[in-house]
Order: sequence, then structure tokens, then C-alpha cells
Amino acid sequence: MVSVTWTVASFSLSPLQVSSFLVQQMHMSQTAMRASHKDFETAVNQMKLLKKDPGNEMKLKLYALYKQATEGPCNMPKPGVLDLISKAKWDSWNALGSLPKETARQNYVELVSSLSSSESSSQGKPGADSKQPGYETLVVTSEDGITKIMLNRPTKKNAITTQMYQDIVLALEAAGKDDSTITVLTGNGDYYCSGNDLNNFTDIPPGGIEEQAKNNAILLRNFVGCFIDFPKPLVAAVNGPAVGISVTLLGLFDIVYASDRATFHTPFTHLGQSPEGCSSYTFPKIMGPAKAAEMLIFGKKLTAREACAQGLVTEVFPDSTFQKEVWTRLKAYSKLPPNAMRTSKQLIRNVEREKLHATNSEEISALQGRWRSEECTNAVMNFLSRKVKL
Ligand SMILES: CCCCC/C=C/CC(=O)SCCNC(=O)CCNC(=O)[C@H](O)C(C)(C)COP(=O)(O)OP(=O)(O)OC[C@H]1O[C@@H](n2cnc3c(N)ncnc32)[C@H](O)[C@@H]1OP(=O)(O)O
Repeated sequence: MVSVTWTVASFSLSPLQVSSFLVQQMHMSQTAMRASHKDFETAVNQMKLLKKDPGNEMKLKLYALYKQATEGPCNMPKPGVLDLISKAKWDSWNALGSLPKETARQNYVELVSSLSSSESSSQGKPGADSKQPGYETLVVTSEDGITKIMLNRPTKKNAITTQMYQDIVLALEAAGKDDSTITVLTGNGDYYCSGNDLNNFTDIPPGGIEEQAKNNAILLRNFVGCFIDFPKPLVAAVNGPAVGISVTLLGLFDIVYASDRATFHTPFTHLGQSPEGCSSYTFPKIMGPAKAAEMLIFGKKLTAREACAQGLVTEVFPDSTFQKEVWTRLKAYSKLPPNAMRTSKQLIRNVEREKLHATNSEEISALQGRWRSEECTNAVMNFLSRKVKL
């Protein structure tokens, strides 16, 4: 990563320089659109060179994206229930709905690129899969049948850095396979999480903003995908205010317990951005479209009790007894038969799994455009130059 100068340097840019910077961004984004046909062909060839089998679920995703990219929305008659393989392929393609060909091409390219880079990063590292990572900004503990993943950047209100996104993915993957029965995400300090660390936008790689948007898209797709596919009961213990992506993800948790000090805030429009974490689908479903719009479009902040009344939060506890009450409750739940819990969770989530993955892809495509926009650039600069708080 080249350490960035644009946010700092741009404070002293003239309006002309700023507009030429933005024109350059627009030009780069058009170039990326034109390049994507070629990128797609390269990715199709790259797929054939993968050494590891990516697994059936991933193959179905790739199949669906390939068909959508080359033929558009699913136009085949639905196969019979006994033709299991054709039906799984059809379901996967059909779940992409009217996703534009261009977006499907782009998603296919990114998915293949993430598969190839994870393959090359694990090459030459014997035992890399089994090694337990040490996390810099997470504390992961396993006790009484509960794996607790605690965000641990209290002085930065647990804002999520790019490293943290990756670490949370690793921690969730490990928790999904360990012998605990329940997994809990919580925060250390007075905040649950203040969302995406806005400094993530200042790490510009050598390929510029275009490459940064692509990298962020890959990271975010994988990150949200892990929550969609998490196999065990997943609980959020929201110990304090929650902002941005830490709020939207709550729609993918099975239980959300909140302290009465917690608030729920998604200031996407203020940041020139748009919803993620599948909230454009889960929030209207949970609280109805009118309430969801007030949060996701206008950035209305909810108290814990309001969020509970809207169905986003399961139960609110007084802050003074939050930790004691939540952990006592969870310890009791963790003794329930684990396989029955997993089966019930999967039955609940499987109904809409493909829809959630398709929503994740569409939200990320929209965000890639937002990240390149003047509205987003200005909002991030304003926060980082201490002009605004959200
Ligand atoms: C890989 C890309 C994926 C992208 C996924 C997209 C996600 C979308 C979102 O999550 S949008 C939400 C982004 N979050 C915000 O906009 C919140 C910004 N923060 C604030 O508005 C405030 O800091 C606050 C309201 C959360 C807390 O205010 P308070 O006055 O109580 O505390 P401070 O502002 O003094 O914060 C203490 C220090 O923490 C730093 N900090 C807090 N949040 C963030 C953040 N999100 N990004 C970066 N830094 C953050 C803050 O700057 C202070 O740092 P300092 O002590 O060095 O000054």
C-alpha cells in the first residue's frame, strides 16, 4: 500500500485541482466499465487454473454469475425437483433476478480474483489453514460453550479497519468450526462499534481509487458473506452505541441484546454512501419499508428501546446489569443441544440465503459507485479534517 496523501494533500487543493481530481476519478471508473469484458474473459480462464476445488456453494455462485453475465436473467424452465443438480444451478441463477449483466460480470471477476489471491497466499505456507491467528484488535475467547469475539479498539470506538474486517472473517470461520455452540460479537469500552474506520479510504494502493474500490468490494463481499453463511446461532451483545455497518449487520444475527445506553445509527446519506450488510433487504423486512427508509435514507438514530420496538433488537437490558444478565442467559442457552440449534438456525436462514447473497452483491456494486463520488469524498474528508461528527 502506498501511504496516502490525497486526503491530506487535497485540503490545500484549489477548486480547479479538486474538479480535475474528480474528473480523473470519473474517467477511471468509465475505463473500468470498458475493461470489464476483458477482465471477465481473463477471470474465466483464471478459474480453470485454480488448483483447489472451491466447493459446491462457491461453484454455484460462480455458475450463476457466469450465466447472468453472458445470458442475462434466468430464462430456462425450472427443472423438476428430482433433478437435484440442475435445480440447484437454476435456483442459484434465478436468485440473481434482474441483476444487470455488467454487475454480474464485475462480481464474477472479483470472486475469481479473491479465490486466486487466497490460493496464492496460502501456497508455500504449510499448515497455514490450521494455524490460529493472533488478532491485533479483536479478543477472541471460548468458554462455557460460547465463543466471544470482542472488537477491541476502544479508543477509536471500535471502528473497523481493513485488517479488522479480515480478522473478523477469520475469527468467524474458526468459531463456525470450533466446539462452542453459540458465537457472540460484542465491543470493548463505551461503544459497540462506530462502523467502518473512515481512514480505510485514505490507504490508496498503486492502482489508485479504482483499485481501492475493487479491493474494498472484495473485502466487504467476503465479510458480509461470512455473516450470511454463519452456521451456528449468532448473537450480538450491543454494549453501547452502534454506527453504520455494525448496525446493518444486525439483520443477519439470530439474537440482538442491547444495553439501554445503545443507539443505532446508519448515516449513509450523510457520508455520500448507501446501505450495506444486506440491510436494504433485511431492514424493510424487519421493520417495514417506512421505518427502514427513515433509518437507511435519512439516517434517523434509534434508541435501544425504539430499535426493540421495531424488531431489530431482541431485548433491552439496563446498562448496569447488561453484562451479568446477558451472559447468564447465554450460558443457559449454550447448554441446549447444539445440533438442534444449528438445524433450526439453518432452516430459518436457508429460505433466503441466495437472496441475501444477491442483495450483498447489489449493495456492493452501488457502493463502488458511491465510493468514487464527490459526495463521499467530501464527507470523508470533512470527518477526517475534524469538521463534522455524525
Ligand atoms: C472496506 C470498506 C468497507 C466499507 C463498509 C461501509 C460501511 C459504512 C459505515 O460503517 S458508515 C459509518 C462510518 N462511521 C462513522 O461515520 C462514525 C464516525 N465517527 C463519529 O462520528 C464519532 O467519532 C462518534 C459519534 C462515533 C463518536 O464521537 P465521540 O465524540 O464520542 O468520540 P470521538 O469522535 O472523539 O472518537 C474517538 C476517536 O475515535 C475516532 N473514530 C471514531 N469513529 C471512527 C470511524 N468510524 N472512523 C475513523 N475514526 C473514528 C475519532 O476520530 C477519534 O479519534 P482521535 O482520538 O484520534 O481524534
